[in-house]
Amino acid sequence: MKSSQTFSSSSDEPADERRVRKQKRGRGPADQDDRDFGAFLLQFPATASSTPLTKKKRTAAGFPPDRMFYDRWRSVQLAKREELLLSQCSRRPPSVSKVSRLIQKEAWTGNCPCPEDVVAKWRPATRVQVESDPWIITMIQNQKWTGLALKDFGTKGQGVVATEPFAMGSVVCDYHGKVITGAEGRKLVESIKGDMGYLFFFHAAGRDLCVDAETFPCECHPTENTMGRRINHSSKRANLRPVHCMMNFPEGQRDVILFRAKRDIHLCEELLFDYGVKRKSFRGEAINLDWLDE
Ligand SMILES: C[S@@+](CC[C@H](N)C(=O)[O-])C[C@H]1O[C@@H](n2cnc3c(N)ncnc32)[C@H](O)[C@@H]1O
Repeated sequence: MKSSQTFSSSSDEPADERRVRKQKRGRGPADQDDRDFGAFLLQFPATASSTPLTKKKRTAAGFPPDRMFYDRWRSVQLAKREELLLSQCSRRPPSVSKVSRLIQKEAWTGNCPCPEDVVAKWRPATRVQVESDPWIITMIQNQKWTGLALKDFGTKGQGVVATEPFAMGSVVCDYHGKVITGAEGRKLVESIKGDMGYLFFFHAAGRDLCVDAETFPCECHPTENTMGRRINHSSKRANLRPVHCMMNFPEGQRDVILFRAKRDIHLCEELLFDYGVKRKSFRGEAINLDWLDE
């Protein structure tokens, strides 16, 4: 065993298993085990795609013939595999069948995560994760957000409904349009003739900005009926929260307004967010703005 070498202990092993193992064995030997297991991992990195270790290889490298390190190695790999699967589901929790499909695609021969466990481990992505998430970036680029449909709501005009449930924290879609300055946006407001307004004003890092979804279709998606601009207002029943992100596109950073689910959203529910505008600041007094109180 390569106990004369100094290695940092493995931080990859799931914390629960590590704690239980330490409790079982007492401090001294467990710390030594950690150092040895660190050496084991350096020799045999446990990645999602690494192939299982044979006993022959383990012993030839000077490690004990029993299964202890091998079992720990497998649990590190399992955690990495779960992480890999979850990284492909950052927008919202996957279904068990989706995880099963992803596992099949990987063609792992053993040490496969249990799809139900992966689904249970899903957590909403942090803002930093979202800002660099390749799946979310692709959906902003192609405007092919799934789980959404347009519906006619009579006097409200069109609106967006969920055709699949969204768990709290899921990324639902973006408010798509060209980002212009607040001053340019306010100028555009003056030119709006109809009842509907499609400008989203926001402040980010001291900048006064506006997403122009009034200019429709946008230059980048001339044939797409982009969804975000169709989401209606409610101050009392809002189920979406707009969040400003600096998305890391391949060509550089861009301001994006993303909608995240404020709570679990059910099938067929209308998506709504609080426009956060006062009657006075909206547009003139000629139009009926009672709906802003809804
Ligand atoms: C961003 S658009 C939303 C989509 C719009 N309903 C459509 O058909 O394209 C904003 C406009 O929708 C209408 N609207 C949004 N929420 C409403 C509500 N709760 N009640 C009535 N009208 C609403 C207002 O005319 C508002 O200016």
